[in-house]
Amino acid sequence: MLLIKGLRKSFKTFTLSIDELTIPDNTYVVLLGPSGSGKTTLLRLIAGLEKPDAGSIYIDGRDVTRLPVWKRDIGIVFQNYALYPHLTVFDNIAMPLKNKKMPMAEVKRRVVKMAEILGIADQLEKYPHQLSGGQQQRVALARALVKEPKVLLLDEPLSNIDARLRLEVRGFLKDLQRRLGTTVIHVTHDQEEAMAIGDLLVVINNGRVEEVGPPSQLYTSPRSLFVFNFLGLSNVVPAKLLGLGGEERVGFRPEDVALGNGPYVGRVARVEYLGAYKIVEVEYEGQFIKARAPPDFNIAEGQVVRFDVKKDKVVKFA
Ligand SMILES: Nc1ncnc2c1ncn2[C@@H]1O[C@H](COP(=O)(O)OP(=O)(O)OP(=O)(O)O)[C@@H](O)[C@H]1O
Repeated sequence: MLLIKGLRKSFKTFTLSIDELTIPDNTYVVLLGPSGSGKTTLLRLIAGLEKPDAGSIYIDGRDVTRLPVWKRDIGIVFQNYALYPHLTVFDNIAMPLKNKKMPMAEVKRRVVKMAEILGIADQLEKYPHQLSGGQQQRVALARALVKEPKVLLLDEPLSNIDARLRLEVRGFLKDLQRRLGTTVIHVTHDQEEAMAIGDLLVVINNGRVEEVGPPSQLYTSPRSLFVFNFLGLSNVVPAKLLGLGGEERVGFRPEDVALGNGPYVGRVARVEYLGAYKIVEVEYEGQFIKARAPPDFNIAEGQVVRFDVKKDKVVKFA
């Protein structure tokens, strides 16, 4: 439903270059990548806030490349929410509809309905500064969704919310997407957030799409070494180190390393206690291998330890 073809955008020292990217209907998509990789630039190009040097963007088969923001059937929520401070919550949400010269009765009906969905129907008379951060975010979401756009763009929507609330808002965003059936494109550099919320992850690296896939696929069997390293803790060693043939490198996750038994013997270099589990770093043949162990696993730095690696979980990289 969203198709990007041959898209190019250059700044002085950076080029975004997307050969082809297809985003299906009714999907929660997360654009994930390190700081400066081009996520926000891609979002701004989709929104029409930035003009591409080349390429096209289609929404539902319609070429929107040269359309202004307000004609693209897109809702946007910026990181800072960008609410109008001198307008009430009602008027903030109503703004996109008033711009369309919609009759007032219809505006009212739609604003109230959207405010109810977002749980802010009792806040409509207030001004933005009278709201909490989470409430302001809901107003920004309501304003973006009131026109019932085909695509909702969210730029780091959870970054201004404290860690404890974040989990709740994450679930809320996902439920909202399911309920409205909108395609959401959510930008973040947080891999845990991306995996938790995304149906589909688009990993961006240095201005290019590195890999696209559902979280479980990209976590367990990515094609890209960059993606393997970016999504969670990882071990990457020469295949020979594990006695496997070939010149390639292999990757495996700490949870696929079993401590206590096995053909390899190493020395514990470091133990990190993380509450729910321990991460144990074992030095083996000059490499440091991370293993995940139960929190009460009895092990100390300097100790010699046997270990094994689940070979069926190993991913090969050229
Ligand atoms: N208007 C601009 N003029 C010049 N350079 C720009 C402009 N906008 C972005 N850039 C550069 O493009 C690169 C990508 O920036 P972008 O904001 O898209 O990255 P990002 O992946 O969203 O990063 P972050 O996670 O830090 O927000 C950066 O090197 C940035 O400095």
